Amino acid sequence: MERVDHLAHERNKSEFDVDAMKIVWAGSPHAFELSDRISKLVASDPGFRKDNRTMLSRKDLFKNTLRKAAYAWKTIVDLHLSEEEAAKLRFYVDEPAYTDLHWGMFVPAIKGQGTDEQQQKWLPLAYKMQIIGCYAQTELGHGSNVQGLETTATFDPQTDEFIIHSPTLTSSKWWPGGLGKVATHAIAYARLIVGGRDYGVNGFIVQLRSLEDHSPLPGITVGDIGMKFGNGAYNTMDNGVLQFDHVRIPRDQMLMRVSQVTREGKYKQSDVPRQLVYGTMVYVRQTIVADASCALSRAVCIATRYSAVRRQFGSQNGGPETQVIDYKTQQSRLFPLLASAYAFRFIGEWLKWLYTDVTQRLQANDFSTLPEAHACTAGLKSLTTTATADGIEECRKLCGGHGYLCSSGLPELFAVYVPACTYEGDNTVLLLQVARFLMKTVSQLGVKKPVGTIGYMTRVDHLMQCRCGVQRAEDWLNPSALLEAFEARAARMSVACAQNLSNFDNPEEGFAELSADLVEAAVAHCQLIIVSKFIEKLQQEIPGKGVKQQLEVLCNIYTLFLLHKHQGDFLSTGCITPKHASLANDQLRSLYSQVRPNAIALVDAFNYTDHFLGSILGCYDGNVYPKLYEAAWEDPLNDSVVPDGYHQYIRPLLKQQIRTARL
Ligand SMILES: CC/C=C\C/C=C\C/C=C\C/C=C\CCCCC(=O)SCCNC(=O)CCNC(=O)[C@H](O)C(C)(C)COP(=O)(O)OP(=O)(O)OC[C@H]1O[C@@H](n2cnc3c(N)ncnc32)[C@H](O)[C@@H]1OP(=O)(O)O
Ligand SMILES: Cc1cc2nc3c(=O)[nH]c(=O)nc-3n(C[C@H](O)[C@H](O)[C@H](O)COP(=O)(O)OP(=O)(O)OC[C@H]3O[C@@H](n4cnc5c(N)ncnc54)[C@H](O)[C@@H]3O)c2cc1C
Repeated sequence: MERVDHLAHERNKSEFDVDAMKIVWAGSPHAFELSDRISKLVASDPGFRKDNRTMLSRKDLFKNTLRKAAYAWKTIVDLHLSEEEAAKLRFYVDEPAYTDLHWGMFVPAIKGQGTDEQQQKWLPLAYKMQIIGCYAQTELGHGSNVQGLETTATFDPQTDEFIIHSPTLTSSKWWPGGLGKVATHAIAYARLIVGGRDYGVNGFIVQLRSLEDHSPLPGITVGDIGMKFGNGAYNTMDNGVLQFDHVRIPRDQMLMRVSQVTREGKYKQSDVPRQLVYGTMVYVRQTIVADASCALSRAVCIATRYSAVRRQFGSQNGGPETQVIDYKTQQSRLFPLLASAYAFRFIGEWLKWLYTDVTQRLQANDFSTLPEAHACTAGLKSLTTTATADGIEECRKLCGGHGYLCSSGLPELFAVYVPACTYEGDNTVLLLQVARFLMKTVSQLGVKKPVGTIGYMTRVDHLMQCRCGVQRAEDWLNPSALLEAFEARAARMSVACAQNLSNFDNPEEGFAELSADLVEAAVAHCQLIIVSKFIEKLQQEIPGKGVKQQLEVLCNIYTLFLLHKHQGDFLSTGCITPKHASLANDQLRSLYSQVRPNAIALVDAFNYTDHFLGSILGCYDGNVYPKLYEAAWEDPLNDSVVPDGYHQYIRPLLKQQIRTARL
């Protein structure tokens, strides 16, 4: 039967070259080809089916995840996929699994914190999956406060071993993904104790389970921590609990890039900053930022397509009702999210560049950009994950009642995504790190020249007193006007915090007292980074008919939407007047009208298969209603017309009501 495209009329309206935009979204023609090929491969293979996840019991769900992970590995090996292709395949399989932590944290931790010899020994085993690793840092009692971890690694010079021990209940490792049921090895973070002295937290490679029968090794108690938020969702992951009872490991299983313990029991610190022990977190925060655009664009694709299909009210002379996407309120909720998805895509690309740059510098013993890289990864991880989690939930609401159905894909997407606001650093804790960086920068003005993302602070005198030059709504389309408003707001908020801090005798007390304001200053700084990198992106040549124009519209929507949402900041710091705010809002409305005819094409440019989207509401052809109707009948509750439990619980009730009525 011929497939009808219910969204064809929308696609015909678009004013730009969608194929060219697909390449911009993917990052390059090569990245597009790879993504397109691998996503289709996964979508066409029934072994990767995922539409039954929310109906399975935890045990069945987990076993199914194990099957899929093994099947994915077999596919990777059989097809001789490259590392890049394999990573894409795991991405499109779209099921959180122990492999995320193995490839995403265990391998990077060895690469970043292991010596050359340690890498040569452990990486080949990990690459072939002859060992499976997890990242065991967080404990029952401490997650955010890494320096507060209690697990100990005490050097025994007699045997040349470390004794890994959990001295208290609160020192039990708690949360590591893959730990609960699968990992054979962990990078366990523990306090390094040498000669009775505590040298702080370091990573150790510890074998947890037998490579023969998977049973825990002596001294290891390990299991899963239990069900998490949502059906299906992150419950495919075996987040685990782990206790060590005086577990002995050879000395050379301490990750020794940052500091070493010699055979004689001497502690030595390398020439690199101690903070490199936290290096894996910096790496993963960067990948989480890149991932935010994927999750948000998925939700936006679903909500945009459905908003074009859904009609409600407004019929004229018996004609069709209004598509809900034509309501200005729908547009003002949806289009900023569409623009955010693009903004996050570009900031993810830029952050990857920054991370590569800092890694190369570290290899050449240049540590100068590490504080900025830490502040950027921490702050952008916080900002993008918060906006994405909130955005997915907004997309669910944008889809009305049907958005609440699991078959919309949105509840599961939200449940899987929302812990990103907590893992890899609680978002508030991370913004406080950015605030520390900002306060240090302000306190050193005149002594140390701010560079990179904080470079705008060199113009602090101007930014503290400049006046917005916007006179007409269109003036807000000028990138310099936008940039200056955002720079002035960020600078003024940071300087105000620094001035307030100077009123405290004890700076730490002051920091704690003013922490809510400091978080707002950090948000302003991070939003400025995203805005400025989006604007920079548009200064490059971008091929394809109308592509650049569409991106300019999206950039302006993203920026003016932030200005509108945070207008309290802009007004109270005197960066703009109420008149400027009102003109910005006028401009925003006009931009929504410009994006409207292109909305469907802009989400098509994500190039998501129906399999990956996993949503009836977001399906490419927009044929939503028959699919929803059919899916309802697939629910196990509809296996029988009369439900199980009728005779036990419904019939007696009905009979009793009849007797009561006769009385
Ligand atoms: C479904 C999955 C979807 C998408 C993901 C995609 C791919 C990712 C792949 C796999 C991931 C999958 C699932 C996620 C798994 C999540 C795993 C985890 O959660 S692991 C545990 C993470 N834990 C944390 O993040 C803990 C947060 N806490 C900290 O980082 C630190 O404790 C702290 C808050 C930074 C404080 O540390 P500390 O007390 O030591 O620091 P100070 O504030 O005193 O600072 C001292 C000094 O150090 C600087 N600094 C701190 N951190 C760093 C750093 N990382 N790098 C560089 N420098 C750092 C700080 O700025 C201070 O500098 P100074 O002021 O002295 O100049
Ligand atoms: C799904 C999931 C997967 C995870 N995977 C792993 C893993 O693989 N490996 C691993 O080691 N860990 C993992 N974690 C743990 C995760 O990294 C921690 O939960 C996270 O770092 C937050 O720490 P916490 O739980 O101690 O939160 P807490 O710090 O206890 O946060 C509680 C509240 O206190 C606030 N707060 C804390 N400190 C401050 C402060 N200084 N100032 C102001 N407010 C503060 C926070 O903002 C938050 O509101 C995972 C967690 C989740 C949810």
